[in-house]
Amino acid sequence: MNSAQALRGAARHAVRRGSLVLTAAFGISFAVNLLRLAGPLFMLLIYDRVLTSRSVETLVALFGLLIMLLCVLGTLDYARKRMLARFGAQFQEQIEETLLSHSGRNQFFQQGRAKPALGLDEVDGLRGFLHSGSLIAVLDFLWTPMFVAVVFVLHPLLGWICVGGIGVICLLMLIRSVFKGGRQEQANLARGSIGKLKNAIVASHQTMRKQDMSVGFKERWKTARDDARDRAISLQDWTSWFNSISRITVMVVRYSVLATGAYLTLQGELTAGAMVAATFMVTRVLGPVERFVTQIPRLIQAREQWRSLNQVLKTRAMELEDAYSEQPSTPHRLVVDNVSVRSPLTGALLLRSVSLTSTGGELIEITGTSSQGKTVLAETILGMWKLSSGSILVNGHHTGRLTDVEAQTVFGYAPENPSFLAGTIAENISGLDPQSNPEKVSLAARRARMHAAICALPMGYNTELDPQASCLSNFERNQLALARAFYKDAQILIIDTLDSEMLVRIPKKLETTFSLLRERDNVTIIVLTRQPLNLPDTTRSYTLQDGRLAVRQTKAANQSEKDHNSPAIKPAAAAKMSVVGKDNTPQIVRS
Ligand SMILES: Nc1ncnc2c1ncn2[C@@H]1O[C@H](COP(=O)(O)OP(=O)(O)OP(=O)(O)O)[C@@H](O)[C@H]1O
Repeated sequence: MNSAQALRGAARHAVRRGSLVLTAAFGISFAVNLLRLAGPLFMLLIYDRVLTSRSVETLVALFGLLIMLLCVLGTLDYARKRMLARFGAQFQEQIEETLLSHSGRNQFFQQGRAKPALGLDEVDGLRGFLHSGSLIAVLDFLWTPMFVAVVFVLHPLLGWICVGGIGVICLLMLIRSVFKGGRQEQANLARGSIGKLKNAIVASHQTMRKQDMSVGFKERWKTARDDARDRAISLQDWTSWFNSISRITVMVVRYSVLATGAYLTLQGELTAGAMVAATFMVTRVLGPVERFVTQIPRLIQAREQWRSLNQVLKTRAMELEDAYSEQPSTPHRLVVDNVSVRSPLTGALLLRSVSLTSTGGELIEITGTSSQGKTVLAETILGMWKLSSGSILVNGHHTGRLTDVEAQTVFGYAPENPSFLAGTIAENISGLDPQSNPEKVSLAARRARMHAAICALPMGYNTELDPQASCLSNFERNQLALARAFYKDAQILIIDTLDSEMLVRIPKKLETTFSLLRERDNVTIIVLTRQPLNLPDTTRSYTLQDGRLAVRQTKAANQSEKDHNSPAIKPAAAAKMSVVGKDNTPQIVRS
């Protein structure tokens, strides 16, 4: 079975693997509900046999039997809860493993969504459904007709009262669910805005402190808190009201059965034992019905979660199947083919028909003043932006579809404004690499010329950083970001807006590192900058203006163009370089 097939059937397969447990839970539920008849039966026998025969032996024997049955009932009830909890955990573990091992980076960290969205929430919700009382309520409800039938056997009139009671309870619960929906949603939204404010203060507490925003924040917090509280109270009032009504309804039905039973006993149509047993039985019927109807919204939610999970799995499977349209045998390390990207805010084009090809071992400089699209281009190559048109292949595979494991070995990225993990310097450089070792971490730091500065810190590589690395200078933050990018032994290294200060302070070291990576490791280095850096060894230079990429006319570029047009050029070199024009943009492209 290939990966795509494995994904398609993953959820069903996980349920099928636990089908034995589910069948056992269903069977045990039957036994549990059957054993619940022991109580009413005991009452019936006490009134109709023990009291009439005045037999203490019968009473003791019946009581002993009842206690035994109740012990079995308790054990079975506990056993089915444990079984379902383990089934839920097993289901979650299995699906999570499938999702995580087959997920593309873009599914794991979706653009514009704070939480990793990939089906993990759905799996967690489904585990909760299996684990909590919801499934048990369903299983108990399935056996309710058995109790109703017993009441009908005792007397049809009592049976009809019982059915009437079920109808009223269902109606009440349905009204509650329908009208509760909106209130619940509003309460969730209000609770959500409190959560957002909490996240905002965690993520931006430095900014709030430095800019004295706490006054405004307190106001917002108070408003949000008041709103959340009022909505929670309104929801609580509403549910309590219905809970009280349904409790009263259960009591009314039970006493109606008792009164009718008493009347039938007076008429000689029923024994006293049957009257008491029927009263008891009605509670057994209405309880599971009430629990089941309360769980209906949860059932609907679980069904939605199941659908959405299958959709996630199907989409990923389709992407994997579509991978056949990729070109794994391509000689190019990176192919940016006629790529356009639109702003999610305005819809305007941020990148316009950009094409760029690299076979590896190159240093490509892209220069552009502010807001021309350098960062967008870098992030697009990394697969973080949705393409309006064109495609980006890395080693023949669509960049946005690389799994996180694949991407880890492909890209090294030093962003313009680096942010960090709340963790040690070593963890930040290694990017939480499970196979990290101190030598590799310090080599990366040495390459970024940061080793000495880190060692000078009292805790060295174990110095704890916050996400802004506020204990470091801006220059050091950029060095650390560079070290993090070097650590990965990536095939494509993208350095966004290389700090010119860095080149002034550590030029030779960086140049040596770049040459080493390029020549020995065949790495493609893309440097995005505001001003031309004129690094020696630069293979190609481009300008990026208003999202358009064009060859920058430098001496080297002119020379290479001349070489290219020269008849004396070696055939192999001529095959390596060509000039293509896309969207009227002349570009030198390695083929
Ligand atoms: N996440 C985003 N959503 C919408 N528009 C964006 C986003 N990021 C960038 N842009 C827009 O894309 C354009 C290019 O931004 P980009 O950050 O790529 O510029 P840049 O060339 O890197 O500039 P600088 O050198 O100042 O960092 C800008 O007009 C910016 O407003």
